[in-house]
Amino acid sequence: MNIASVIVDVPARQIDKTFDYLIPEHLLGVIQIGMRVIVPFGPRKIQGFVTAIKGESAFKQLKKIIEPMDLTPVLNQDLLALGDWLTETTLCYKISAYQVMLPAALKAKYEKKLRITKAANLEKLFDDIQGIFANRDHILWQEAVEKGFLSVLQKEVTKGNVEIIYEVKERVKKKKRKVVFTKISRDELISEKAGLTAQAIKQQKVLDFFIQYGNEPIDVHELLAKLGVTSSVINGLMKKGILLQKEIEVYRDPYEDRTFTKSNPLPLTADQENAIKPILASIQGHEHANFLLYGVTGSGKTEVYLQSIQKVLEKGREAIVLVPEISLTPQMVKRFKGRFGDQVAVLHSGLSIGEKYDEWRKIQRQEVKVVVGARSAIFAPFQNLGIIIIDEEHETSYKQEENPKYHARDVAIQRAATHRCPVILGSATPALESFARAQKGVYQLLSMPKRMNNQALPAVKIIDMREELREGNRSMFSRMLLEKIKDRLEKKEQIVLFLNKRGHSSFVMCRDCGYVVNCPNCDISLTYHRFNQQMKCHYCGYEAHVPGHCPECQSEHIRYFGTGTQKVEEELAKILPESRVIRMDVDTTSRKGAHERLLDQFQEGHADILLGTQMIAKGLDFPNITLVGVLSADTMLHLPDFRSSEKTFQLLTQVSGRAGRHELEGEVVIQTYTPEHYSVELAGDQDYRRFYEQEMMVRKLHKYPPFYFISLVTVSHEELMKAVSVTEKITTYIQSKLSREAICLGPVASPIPRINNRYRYQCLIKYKREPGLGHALKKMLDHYQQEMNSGGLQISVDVNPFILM
Ligand SMILES: Nc1ncnc2c1ncn2[C@@H]1O[C@H](COP(=O)(O)OP(=O)(O)OP(=O)(O)O)[C@@H](O)[C@H]1O
Ligand SMILES: [Zn+2]
Ligand SMILES: [Zn+2]
Repeated sequence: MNIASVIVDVPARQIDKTFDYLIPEHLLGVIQIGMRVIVPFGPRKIQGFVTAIKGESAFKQLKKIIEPMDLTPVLNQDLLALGDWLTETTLCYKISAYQVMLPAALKAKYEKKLRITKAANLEKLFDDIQGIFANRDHILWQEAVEKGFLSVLQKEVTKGNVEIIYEVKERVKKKKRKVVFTKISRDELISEKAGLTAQAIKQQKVLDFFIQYGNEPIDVHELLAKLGVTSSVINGLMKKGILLQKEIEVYRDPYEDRTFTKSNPLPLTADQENAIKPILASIQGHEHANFLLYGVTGSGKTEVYLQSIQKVLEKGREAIVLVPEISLTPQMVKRFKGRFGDQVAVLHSGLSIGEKYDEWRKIQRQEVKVVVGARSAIFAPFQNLGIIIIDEEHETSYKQEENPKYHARDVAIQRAATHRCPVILGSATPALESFARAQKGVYQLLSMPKRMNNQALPAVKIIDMREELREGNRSMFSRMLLEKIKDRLEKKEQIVLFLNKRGHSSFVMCRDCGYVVNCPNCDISLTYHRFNQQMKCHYCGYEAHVPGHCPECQSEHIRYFGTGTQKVEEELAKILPESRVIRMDVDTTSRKGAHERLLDQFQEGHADILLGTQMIAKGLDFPNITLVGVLSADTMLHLPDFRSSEKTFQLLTQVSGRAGRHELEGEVVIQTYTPEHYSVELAGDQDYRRFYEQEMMVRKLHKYPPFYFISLVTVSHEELMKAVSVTEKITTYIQSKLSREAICLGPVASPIPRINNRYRYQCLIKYKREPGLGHALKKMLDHYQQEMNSGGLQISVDVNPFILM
């Protein structure tokens, strides 16, 4: 058994198969299946994954493995098999399928070291180990390779005396921010102020601020925003020596070492009891089953998850819980850590590369039993899975948009089948596909139609904003919403205001001629960022300053348009100056811990209004929220996406669900320009079933999922004609390989027809059952491989696209 089959790290169709390598004598026994190795490939040395070890090869003259990259397998048998399945179902390269399952620390070239673990008993360690380390606490991997220590060290790794660590130099640079402060005393400030000319009103304003505020440094941008002054005012005061400025480092991890209050299982309600019974039965019987837990907002789905997991742990097995990245809030984490303590690992994008690796290792070494994480946590290297839970299963973020273009729901079902365990898909607004499957009995439907303690769902009012305009109200708040906000402020109850950011970014437009500033490389408008007066392209990264004059008509009335959260905040400050507002959007939550800090502040009652984007739509469970306002319900309806109605309905229902979850009753005001649209109307009624039926009719009519499957081929090239002609050939070819029932729509320009100076065309395939499709797509990709490798042509295939852009 001295031959290893290796998948090499060269993404190309022709080599997406294993190559045989000889295991050199000194590495026999060291090299194992699921490890990464360095092998010669042509003139180069590259990485690969060992997928099998065998005694014979059909090839003669095998090259030798150069060295291993791991001392314990990074992929277990289950994950290797899952890699094959991913390759088959998403048409990706095997190497990408394996790579996607590993934490980032293992993907890049980080310095690798071996060190003696804390747990190791030094006295008992053999002399040769002591000799290798020679009083050092670590040695470099390269040294171990060169001196032939690997096989000895591997044994110690297995025993837990030695471990591999990665010296991860964080790619993200340390974040700094500018602060201003003053060193002069309050009295001096007062006399400085007296010395200012009467014209220097803004400088006076700044001095007033510091007279009140004292000597603490304050963030420059925060100060400017607070006082509504420009940086030239600050600079003026700096020249006078009154203010000073410096850069300080942003503290990255303020929430380390926190403890969580222990929570105990709650006695279940009848609904919860009915829902959990079949799940527990499937855990008990060690059987695979897929459940759709359809429970309205606030029905107590999380408690069902928690008690199911408890059963799994009692059986000595492990649990994966997926939650969408934006609802992976500290509040959410608390609920799991509170119940299961140290047995829980958390994987989310807020962690550094090093921290993620640490969490992953805890899973691999079976030091934890539960992982809570975003999409990629579905690949957690557990060996003995007892349950997989996907919360908010309708969320589109469960689909990965890069290769491998997998959907976590499909992966979950695949893994659960292997491990013979249940999958729970939970949502108050299941994806249409999922609910249809539940209707057909493919998933088992578990319903929780009532809120906890029979709390009523909040009453929803839909406001026609066109009507408001007709009656002379030009503000972004309808009269009713404003009235209700005032009412809650008086009653000291809390308010959530929701602004849908997606498809609604602010752009820069000339009010005289209507000119919109577009990206010069992409056919899309630039997004305005108030922060630094820049406009940015979200597709290619192009940046520019907001022009002072319209390039078309020279008018000076060119400025940003659309409603951002900042603009709403400003408006609130104007019309309700006494209200205390917390704004939550990408800008205010980019710092680590900011998310939690803001939510805590809100929960502790330091603000009346929580104003935010998508990130506040989910998971919030605060008793004092009695009013939810949706500022513009329909911004998403007009996206070129067949799921836009569904997404609108889901979002409105989820946001509404934040109100009145406890004793106090809740109310919701939805402002819209299309009140007659069924997704708005039925979200107002909170009627999922009727929405489902209506939307199913639309999907059937237009031949979309769940009635048809769709696959999308996108072709891009710098030359327009080339993009069109290749797409045309592909469309014809694919059509010829499919039955007459299948529909191939192409070549059609993509909704964003040009990105980064590349023209984009697509072919959309709609079909019911086409066993030959996968093969045809692969052949097509093979055919264009050469042209793709040489860089000019790009073809991407998505067999279950969620973004049709
Ligand atoms: N059996 C129970 N007894 C008492 N309180 C419960 C019980 N189950 C859940 N709760 C409480 O009810 C509230 C709502 O539950 P939870 O947040 O789990 O609902 P959910 O269905 O996940 O809602 P959403 O979909 O809106 O997030 C929580 O405060 C939770 O602690
Ligand atoms: Zn103009
Ligand atoms: Zn661009």
